Amino acid sequence: MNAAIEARGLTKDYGNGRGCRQISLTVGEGEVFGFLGPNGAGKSTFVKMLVGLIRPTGGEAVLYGRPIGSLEARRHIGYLPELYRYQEWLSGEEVLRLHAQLCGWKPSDTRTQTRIRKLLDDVGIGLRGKDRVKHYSKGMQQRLGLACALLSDPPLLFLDEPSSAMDPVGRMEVRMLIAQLKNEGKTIFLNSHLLEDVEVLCDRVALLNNGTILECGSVSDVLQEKKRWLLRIGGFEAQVLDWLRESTGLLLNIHSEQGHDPADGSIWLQAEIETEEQIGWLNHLIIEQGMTLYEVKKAAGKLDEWFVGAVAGRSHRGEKA
Ligand SMILES: Nc1ncnc2c1ncn2[C@@H]1O[C@H](COP(=O)(O)OP(=O)(O)OP(=O)(O)O)[C@@H](O)[C@H]1O
Repeated sequence: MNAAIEARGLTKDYGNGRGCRQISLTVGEGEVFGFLGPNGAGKSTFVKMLVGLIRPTGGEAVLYGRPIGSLEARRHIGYLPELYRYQEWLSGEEVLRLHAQLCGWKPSDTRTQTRIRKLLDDVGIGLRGKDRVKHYSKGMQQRLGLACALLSDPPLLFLDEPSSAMDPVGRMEVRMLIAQLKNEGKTIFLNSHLLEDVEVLCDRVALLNNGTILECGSVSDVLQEKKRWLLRIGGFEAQVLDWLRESTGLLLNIHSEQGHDPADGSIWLQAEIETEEQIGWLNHLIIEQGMTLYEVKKAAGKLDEWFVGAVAGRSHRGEKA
């Protein structure tokens, strides 16, 4: 896979110790990459450096092999900023025409006009294209911002909180739009606090805190918990639970979310395991008691639990920027 984004030690020090420090990461073409972190972690700063809006104070980065900030790099990107603001005296169509001109297109060209109409429809404001931006709601302005980012059909999109101003329907629509763009092979760098969206859409995620990356990996890897296991057991009887707890000394519970499997009456047992030997011993006892062990797997956590755990763990250890 070729790299769309390559950053090596990218740093921005605003002079007050804040910003981003030594960020190195690579995003492959066609990847959807989630960039997460608490407020003020440095996510927007990192994106602004990549799109060429602010200069790094250290390190380097390339987009498709071209230095960030160069015209060649910028030609490959579409950008929806976190704080978007468009000319409120223009209509939505006129804003897009202005952006088309900035791309070097003729605004009167039929292809330009067709593209603009299609984009307004795609982002859900097709019927309001002739209204002035000052009459748009915040969510509609954000939709217009998405249309601006998509206008030149760039291979790489930076979307900074793309549905922060939208209602639940709008958020779902943006999620579907990103999924569609992913299917079209676009590379998407997504800053978002909507962890459910990130979990569904992203191939990999990085967690930023105090300007540095705490963790980075595939969504499935970061969600794979080391200690929590789930066992699907048939013929389970409630009184066996206490006996198993006493015999193993393990923390065992019927897993409430997975619950009972109505098809075969089996249950999911959740176990907190420290060593692989413990899971072997537990399996042995279950089978010895005449129960059926259908499945044993590590529990997958939720992205919000991982996020809170990683950030809280770091601050418990007193680590700061
Ligand atoms: N122009 C600036 N001058 C000085 N400090 C700044 C500037 N811009 C941002 N900062 C500081 O840098 C840090 C990172 O800000 P940034 O906007 O990148 O965070 P973020 O992760 O995008 O936050 P949020 O999730 O709230 O949007 C913050 O502490 C912020 O106050």
